[in-house]
Amino acid sequence: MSSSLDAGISKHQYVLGGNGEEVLLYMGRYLARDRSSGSHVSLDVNRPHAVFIAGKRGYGKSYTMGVLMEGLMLLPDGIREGVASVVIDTMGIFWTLGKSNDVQNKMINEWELEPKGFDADIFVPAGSVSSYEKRNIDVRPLSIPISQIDGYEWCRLFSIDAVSSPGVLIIRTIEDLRAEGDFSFEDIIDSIIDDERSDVVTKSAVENHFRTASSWGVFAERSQGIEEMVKGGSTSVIDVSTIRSEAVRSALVGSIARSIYHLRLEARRSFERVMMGDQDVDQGIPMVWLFIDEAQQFLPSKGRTLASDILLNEWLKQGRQPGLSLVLATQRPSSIHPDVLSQSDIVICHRLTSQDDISVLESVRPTYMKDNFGDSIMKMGSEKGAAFVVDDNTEASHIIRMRPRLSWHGGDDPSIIF
Ligand SMILES: Nc1ncnc2c1ncn2[C@@H]1O[C@H](COP(=O)(O)OP(=O)(O)OP(=O)(O)O)[C@@H](O)[C@H]1O
Repeated sequence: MSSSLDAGISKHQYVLGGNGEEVLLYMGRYLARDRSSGSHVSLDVNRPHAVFIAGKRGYGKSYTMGVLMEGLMLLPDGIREGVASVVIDTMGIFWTLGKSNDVQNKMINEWELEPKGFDADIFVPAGSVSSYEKRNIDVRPLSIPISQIDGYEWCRLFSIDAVSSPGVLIIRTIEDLRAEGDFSFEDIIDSIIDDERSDVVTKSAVENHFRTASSWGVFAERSQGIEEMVKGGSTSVIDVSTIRSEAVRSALVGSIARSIYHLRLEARRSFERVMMGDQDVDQGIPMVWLFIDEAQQFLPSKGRTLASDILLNEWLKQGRQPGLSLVLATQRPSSIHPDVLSQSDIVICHRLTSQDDISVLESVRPTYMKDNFGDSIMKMGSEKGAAFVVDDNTEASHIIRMRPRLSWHGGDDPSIIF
């Protein structure tokens, strides 16, 4: 058995998500009814998982995500390198992973742990790099190739009807250019100007849309950053908080998720070749854990975004085979796509009080859960960091006190009095 954090873990520990081949990520301790701490609890991360984290504002969702990210970086040497974490940071709060959590030092010591900072690479849209550098935050540029977005997707990004005159021009132009390979915004604008079937007003409107798109700093002729962000043993934080448009954020997340999925399919094929004895094969990228906070932005309960198909169909439903794990967090379970709840094998539920949210969880309550969600959440109480966890692998549910974070938590509410 390989343990991710030996301090505090002894014989009395319980393993969630396991199937006997244990690579353990330390989560915390059982929380008894009298509020005392019981056995230590770890998550077996040897195989991929789909983890859903819910909870109302301020009760520990993003903190718990941070605990899972740290846990992967704390895996023992030789195992850690088999996993890469990619974090979609919608609030710009995870760049603090690099700094040790000195403010919660006392609590961390009570858990017989030590504050610690981790190496995390921060990626931002190439067009926003200078604004981070001005604040002394070290970041790397990220760009999505323009050619990865098809004509229909550009129409959705611009909120243009695909059968309107501008929509028809966009789809014709983009599909012609995509047939030839990579291209720039200048190439698109040249093609629009040269188009012989559209009128001047339509051409000018479409040209303006693409000029605006080039100012977002998200799309470029060639991809930048994607391959660097999935390195064994590393965590890459993709700060999308500077992108105001949810449609553009979704396009970026969808593109990253698609690229990683295809790279993992290749890696999976290489792995099979190695298992068959072929030694000269490039093993490709490691298994990937993708973390998405405020996940309802990308996987809403109604409608689709430019990220929803790839996340639902390839990552959530088929991710185990190519070795892809997904961690999705939301304040509002009732706002997220119902497949997220039904397809997650680990549900971590912090405090919730909205009846709509509790009812949605209740609608997918597994038969092995004795109490309903509402009663279980009541029993858990209002302690920050307490969570009700349902594990479909061991078919059991538990109340857990998540361990404190070792690295600085960037999501704390600002207060007037320090
Ligand atoms: N396991 C824990 N141990 C100790 N303190 C915790 C724990 N989890 C959360 N907290 C405390 O609760 C605060 C709020 O947690 P967090 O920022 O994760 O809330 P959230 O649910 O993500 O809220 P939001 O929806 O506003 O992002 C943290 O800043 C931290 O002080």
